[in-house]
Amino acid sequence: MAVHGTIEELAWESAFFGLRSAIIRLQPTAPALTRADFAPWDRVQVKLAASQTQQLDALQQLGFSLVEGEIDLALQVSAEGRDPAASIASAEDIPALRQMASEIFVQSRFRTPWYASDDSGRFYAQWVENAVKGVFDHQCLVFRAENGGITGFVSLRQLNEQEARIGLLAGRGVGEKLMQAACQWARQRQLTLVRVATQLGNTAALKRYIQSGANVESTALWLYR
Ligand SMILES: CC(=O)SCCNC(=O)CCNC(=O)[C@H](O)C(C)(C)COP(=O)(O)OP(=O)(O)OC[C@H]1O[C@@H](n2cnc3c(N)ncnc32)[C@H](O)[C@@H]1OP(=O)(O)O
Ligand SMILES: Cc1cn([C@H]2C[C@H](O)[C@@H](COP(=O)(O)OP(=O)(O)O[C@H]3O[C@H](C)[C@H](N)[C@H](O)[C@H]3O)O2)c(=O)[nH]c1=O
Repeated sequence: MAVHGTIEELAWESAFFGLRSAIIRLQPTAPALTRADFAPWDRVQVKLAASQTQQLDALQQLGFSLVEGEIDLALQVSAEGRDPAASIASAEDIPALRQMASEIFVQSRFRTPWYASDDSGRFYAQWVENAVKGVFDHQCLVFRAENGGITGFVSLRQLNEQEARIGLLAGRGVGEKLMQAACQWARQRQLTLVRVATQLGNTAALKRYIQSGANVESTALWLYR
């Protein structure tokens, strides 16, 4: 079986990781891809529906390796719900948020040997900093301990007039409040659905999302070459 698709540069990743990076957009009507198409790139990624097992075999024959699994979930936002009174993170929170984000996301597709050992931590630190600044994600909400230290954070992006997506969410023991805060953020914007994704192996996050009312929408595999 052939792999049909187009190759698109990932400009942000290329600059951030210092690797010429591209992604295959699978498309049955596009030409069949060959090894020569991948040669100009340091890293070629593809995200495949987990059910596409024949494409999985074909990609492996083209030299791709399975890197990570991902689960996408969605949560309906009720018209009324608990407001856990999260705070909006400000610029002064960035150093603490960067530190927390660089350490807490232990599962990542930006892992060795595909990326340098500090790339994953650096990536999530940049993601949360950007969220505080309203870049990529639109806002970052935090909970604080009595001493002012951050106990948890969640970054959010409005996708369209109905939906929001959680970017990053972290805080051991604070998961329920973080999900309530995400729903409240969506509710305040009259949004009705919150989307969230996590790694296949992240059982603590999966349990949290499902206990908070989310349902599985799709499953996918990341392969790299
Ligand atoms: C959209 C995304 O960002 S997906 C990534 C989600 N975030 C992370 O993975 C960051 C690390 N994890 C966390 O911050 C939190 O565990 C959350 C937000 C996922 C869930 O929070 P909560 O629902 O409050 O659950 P809690 O943190 O208590 O974890 C549940 C159990 O899993 C365990 N656990 C959580 N993460 C890990 C981990 N990385 N390794 C081992 N055990 C873990 C906890 O110790 C806890 O065990 P216990 O019940 O025996 O005490
Ligand atoms: C910060 C930032 C990022 N980007 C780009 C870089 C990547 O191409 C994408 C983000 O990719 P994504 O597949 O979402 O990355 P992860 O696999 O790490 O994310 C999953 O796991 C996380 C822990 C988290 N749960 C997340 O929600 C999941 O999707 O965006 C960019 O263009 N600009 C930026 O500022």
